[in-house]
Amino acid sequence: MTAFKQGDPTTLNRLYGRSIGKPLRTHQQHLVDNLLPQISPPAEGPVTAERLFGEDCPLHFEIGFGGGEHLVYRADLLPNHGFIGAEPFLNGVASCLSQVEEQRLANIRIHNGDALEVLDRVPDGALTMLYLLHPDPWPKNKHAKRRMMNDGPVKMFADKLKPGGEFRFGTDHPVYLRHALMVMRRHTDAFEWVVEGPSDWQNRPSGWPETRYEHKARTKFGHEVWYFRFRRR
Ligand SMILES: C[S@@+](CC[C@H](N)C(=O)[O-])C[C@H]1O[C@@H](n2cnc3c(N)ncnc32)[C@H](O)[C@@H]1O
Repeated sequence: MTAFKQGDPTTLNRLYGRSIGKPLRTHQQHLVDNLLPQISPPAEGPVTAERLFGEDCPLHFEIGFGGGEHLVYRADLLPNHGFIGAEPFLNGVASCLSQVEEQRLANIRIHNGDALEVLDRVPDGALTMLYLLHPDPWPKNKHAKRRMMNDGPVKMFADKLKPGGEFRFGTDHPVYLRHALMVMRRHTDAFEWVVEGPSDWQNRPSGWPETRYEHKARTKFGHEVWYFRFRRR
């Protein structure tokens, strides 16, 4: 994750965590070499629906999509919406590219790198939805500034979402949960927590599929998972 530095509106411009794992299979490498450049957002300038998809459409952004299960599910569900996913871990990107190819999804753009670099270039008020699912927890206090949920990024999330737009956040990590809610309490001027009672954060909302990461958290580690929806005021 990138870290927030006081006085820096976005990030330290530094990635933490791994960006490559085991070697890619031949076809995955082919997709990274050929499909990825075709569906990457432009390296410079504004990141708009018109530039990415050739027309105005509701824009969604997923930060750290892992293997892309959620991104692909959402894009398939909403074919007339445009989806941008950012993920620095190349093996995750390769897995997402395979799904994009198999399902012939024309409404996904993928950035292999830091989400905040691309999000920063999305015009203010342009996003309909923003997703942050199971961000790296950085559980030690001394690493708290590396967490994606910090005042700088959250301020940027607020800027990029349109009024009525939604920020979805999920975690299975109790330390991150407490930290995230503390941060969000500082941004109640921008975000309204869409909640009526505990079942709202204990049960997965419809249209929010389980990722492989989440499945493992539940079944292998016995973790609870918490779901949050925040509406941009
Ligand atoms: C615990 S995984 C969760 C993956 C996925 N969201 C899921 O729920 O399955 C956290 C992901 O965030 C990614 N990540 C870390 N820093 C990031 C950054 N600055 N921008 C985008 N993604 C980042 C990691 O590479 C990793 O894939």
